[in-house]
Amino acid sequence: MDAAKSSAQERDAAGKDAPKPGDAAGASAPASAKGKPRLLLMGQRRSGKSSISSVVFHKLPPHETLFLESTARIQKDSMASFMDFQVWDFPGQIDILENPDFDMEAIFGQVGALIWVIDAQDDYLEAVARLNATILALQGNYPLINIEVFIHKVDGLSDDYKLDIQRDITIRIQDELSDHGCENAPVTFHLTSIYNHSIFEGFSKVIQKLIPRLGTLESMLTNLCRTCRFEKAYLFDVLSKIYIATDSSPADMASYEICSDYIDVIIDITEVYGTWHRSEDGRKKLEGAPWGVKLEDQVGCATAESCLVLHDSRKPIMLREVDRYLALVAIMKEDSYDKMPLVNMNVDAVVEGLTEFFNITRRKG
Ligand SMILES: Nc1nc2c(ncn2[C@@H]2O[C@H](COP(=O)(O)OP(=O)(O)OP(=O)(O)O)[C@@H](O)[C@H]2O)c(=O)[nH]1
Repeated sequence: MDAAKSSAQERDAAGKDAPKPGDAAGASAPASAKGKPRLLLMGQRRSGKSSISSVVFHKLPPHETLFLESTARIQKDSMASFMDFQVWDFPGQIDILENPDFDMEAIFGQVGALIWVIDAQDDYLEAVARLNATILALQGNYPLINIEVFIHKVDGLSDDYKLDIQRDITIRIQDELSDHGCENAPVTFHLTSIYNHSIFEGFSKVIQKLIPRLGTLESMLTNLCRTCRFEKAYLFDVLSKIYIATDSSPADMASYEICSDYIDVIIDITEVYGTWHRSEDGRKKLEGAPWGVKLEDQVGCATAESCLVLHDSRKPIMLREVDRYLALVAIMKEDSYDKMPLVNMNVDAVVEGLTEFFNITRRKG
């Protein structure tokens, strides 16, 4: 975890490509960014694009986004993560379709996903109209770009109202697209807010679509859950707390929140205490009954691992670092703590498999 945290700091210091003069017109990618999947954040002014990027990728507390200034030029962020990708934050006042100076190939040529942010607390008709025009313009040359619509700022809205808005926006977009003979555009909708985990959930879904052979990762986690009797397992990108994959059991926000908060706790503890040495007494106690096994043989790995039991549900949660960016976090069933050596063995095998998976997919990418 140390490595992960320090790389977060490095990324904050060095990863942010300072906007250069002419960015808004040329929008060319720096040479180092070539080949990295790109996420474009677009939408109306004040819809929340910079806030989303700052909260998810730079750990800005949500209430501090109140003081963010309006973006004047395209902000390009390179994320050093399990999959090196870029996030481009477009100023709301720029309409790329109306500005012939934009090099469309430079912007959309390598796009992984276009995230269109709509402020659900404001009148959204203009935002929807601009989105429709953008999708139609892209369909000709870039039909494969995933369009992810974040219906944003849904905090404070009732569940019924949220669903009404989502339905209304979906129908307006689908109707317009089918009027233009474009029924199968890859458009997906997410209800998001920076004030809860929904924004991380939304980004997780966006990133998952960019992972080649995601199904293999999911099967690994599903098998792990079956063999170790875990309730739920997530593979997290530690820095952003986006989950890369989960097992096939139904996802629920509560388990995601617990696992993601657990990562925060571990990172904070690691920051404060760093590595530490056990006292001889502590070691003897842990190696004595009922285990009777040397500590080295009880722990699953030499790097970061942690396990705690939730007080109210009495379910253990375990965390295991996979590499400097990724961690496996799982919620166990109440009785699975008794079988820790077996659990560790299976987790070891999965961590090995995951490492190999990413070695192969990175090489191919
Ligand atoms: N209630 C609520 N407010 C939000 C949310 N996300 C962003 N905001 C607020 O929306 C305002 C505008 O946010 P920005 O991130 O600056 O918007 P932007 O889309 O980057 O704006 P431009 O740079 O002008 O294009 C800020 O005051 C944020 O605090 C959210 O999820 N819920």
